[in-house]
Parts: sequence; C-alpha cells; structure tokens
Amino acid sequence: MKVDGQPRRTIWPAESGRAVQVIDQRWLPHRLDIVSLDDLAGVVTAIRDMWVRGAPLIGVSAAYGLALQMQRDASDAALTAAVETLVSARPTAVNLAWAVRRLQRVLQPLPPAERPAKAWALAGELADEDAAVNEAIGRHGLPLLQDVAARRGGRVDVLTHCNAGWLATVDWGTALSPIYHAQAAGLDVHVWVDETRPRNQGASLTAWELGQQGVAHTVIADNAGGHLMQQGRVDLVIVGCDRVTARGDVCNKIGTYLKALAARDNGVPFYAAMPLSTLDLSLDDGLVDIPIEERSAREVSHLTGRDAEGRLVEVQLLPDGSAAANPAFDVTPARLVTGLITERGVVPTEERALRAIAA
Ligand SMILES: CSC[C@@H](O)[C@@H](O)C(=O)COP(=O)(O)O
Repeated sequence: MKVDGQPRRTIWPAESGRAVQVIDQRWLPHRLDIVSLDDLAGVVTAIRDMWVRGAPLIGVSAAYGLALQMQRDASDAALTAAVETLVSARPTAVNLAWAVRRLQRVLQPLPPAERPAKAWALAGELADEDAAVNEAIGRHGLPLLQDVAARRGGRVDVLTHCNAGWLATVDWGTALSPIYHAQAAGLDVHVWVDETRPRNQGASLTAWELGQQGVAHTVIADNAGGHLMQQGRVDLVIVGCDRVTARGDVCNKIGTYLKALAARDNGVPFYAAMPLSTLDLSLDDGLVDIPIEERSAREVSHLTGRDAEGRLVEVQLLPDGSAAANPAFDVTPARLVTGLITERGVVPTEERALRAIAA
C-alpha cells in the first residue's frame, strides 16, 4: 500500500542480505521510523515489544529472524533453539509458529552449509505469498461490500476493530483488504475505526493507514460500536483474527467478542478475514484451547501521545496503586460469526467447510 503516495511494504530485506528492515509501529501515527534488525535477538524483541505486530506480519518477521540466525550459526542445535525462541515470543497468533515451523521442515534435512541461503529465500517467498493471499482475501470480500452498496446507492459503512490492515501484514491487510478493493471499485466506503484500547491499534494504526490510502473513516471509542449498530449506521463488521479453531471459533484482539454480540443483537453481519495460515485445525474449543496473551499492565495504566509542543510523551491514567489487568485477545464463538473471508473464498464457521477449504 502507499505512504505519502509511495508504494511500501511493512518488511523487506536489506540490500546487504544480512538484515531485515521494518516499520517500527510503536511510533505511528506520529513518526514513521524504519529500523534494521540484524540478528535473532533483535527480531524477537521487535515481535515481543510490538515494533511489528499483527498475526501475518509476526510470522514473516519470525521467518527472517530464523534466516538471520542461520547466517550466524546454522547447526542443528541453533536451528532448534531459534525455532523455540521465536515461537514463544508471542503465544496467541498461530501464524508465528506456522511460519517458523514451515521453514524448519525445509531446513532441518539440509546440510548446515545450505541453510542460510535457503532460509533467506524462504523468508522472502513467505513475504510475497502473504501479500498475494491478502490481495485475494480482498477480492473475495469485495462482493459483500458491493451487495450492501447496491442496496444503499453506493454507500457502505464498515466497522473494524484493532488493526488488521496493511500494517498487520506484509501488504494489503486482511480485514481492510476488501475495503481497499471497494475503494478501487469506486464504492463510497466509510470505516468506523474502534480505537482498540489498551494499545489503540485502531486509533493509531488503522486510522493512519486508511488516511494514507484516502479511505473515509471515523475513529470511535470502543464502547460506541453497539450504539452505532442500534442506530443502523453499520452495514457490516469485518475484523481480523489471530487463530481460528476447527469449529470456527475466532480469536482476535480483546473487545472483538463484544462487537460480535452487538452485531448479532442488531442483525449486522459479522465477518472475520482469515488467511488459511491463521486456521488451527488442531484445536476445537477456542475458549479452552487457545492461549491468551497477558500483556503488561502498563499498557492499561499509561498512554502515549503527542503533547502541545509535539513531543511524544507517556502519561499515567490510573490512580497510584490501582491494579490493572491486560488480557490481549478474546474468543468469539463460531455461532456469532457470519463467515470467514479467506484467500479461497468466503466460508461459514463450520468444521466440514473449514477442513474442505484448507485441504
Ligand atoms: C491481519 S492481523 C489480525 C490480527 O492479528 C489483528 O486483528 C490483531 O488482533 C493484532 O493484534 P496485535 O496485538 O496488534 O498483534
């Protein structure tokens, strides 16, 4: 997608072939910082501390992290240790383990001398594949928006939660890809952007990237979505996902479940955009089986933004001494999800359909 009119990805290999460059998302929308990561430890920090985030992007970042480690030490022991370190950097999004294990399966049988070049090539292929998959999700999601637009004289109001856009992937995004396709198709699309406390990925990232692409949008407090649905001002909800189980339970950013409940109560279709790399057919009951990341209480107790002089500052919201808890994801039961928009088409949240589309 575009930044200041120039096409960009969120991650790309340095020309040296010995580092990977990423947008450090901690400072958006205030500053566009590009950083170079040149070893495994740097990539793990970038994933854990959310310089890069979003299920598909952490998978691709981890693949580059493994490739960088192979350049330093391509032994069996280093490969196994790097895989375990990367997989444990963030627990909820299955794309991380999916990407790293995919590289491991190819690298393990190779002699160590061949591993660095192969790992680097595979990480690049994974990045290209992610961009293509997300483009396809947009193509398959577009008719859902076109149907609404046909009924409403061209206008579509979509509500989204967190950031499942270009910044959460290598390119295009998942939940936002149908929106970018709708814009290209000439639809009058407007997006309600949940701010997404506590880290505000909606307010800081989704709003920024929609603005860069010229898509009309309005940021709302997380609590406003239900009210807007009751008022008939939301045509459909599209969110991303971090892990989807065989029966179709959708794990995504904390607060997604409440939006699904409100959507069901108001007859608003609720879709999750899901690359097949996010489908975990080894799990069934999302409420029991999916590990939910608990992040630092500081993300709840403090906020970062610009002050009147334009400096980035962190401020404390809570009284001294108040405890804060920060579960980062929740699970929306399959029964509340209208469908999953995948790179192979839109599927219902039913085990048979999910197993068939993944085959
Ligand atoms: C295409 S991204 C899908 C999800 O990863 C996204 O909705 C989300 O929950 C991101 O969470 P984050 O904690 O910012 O990594």
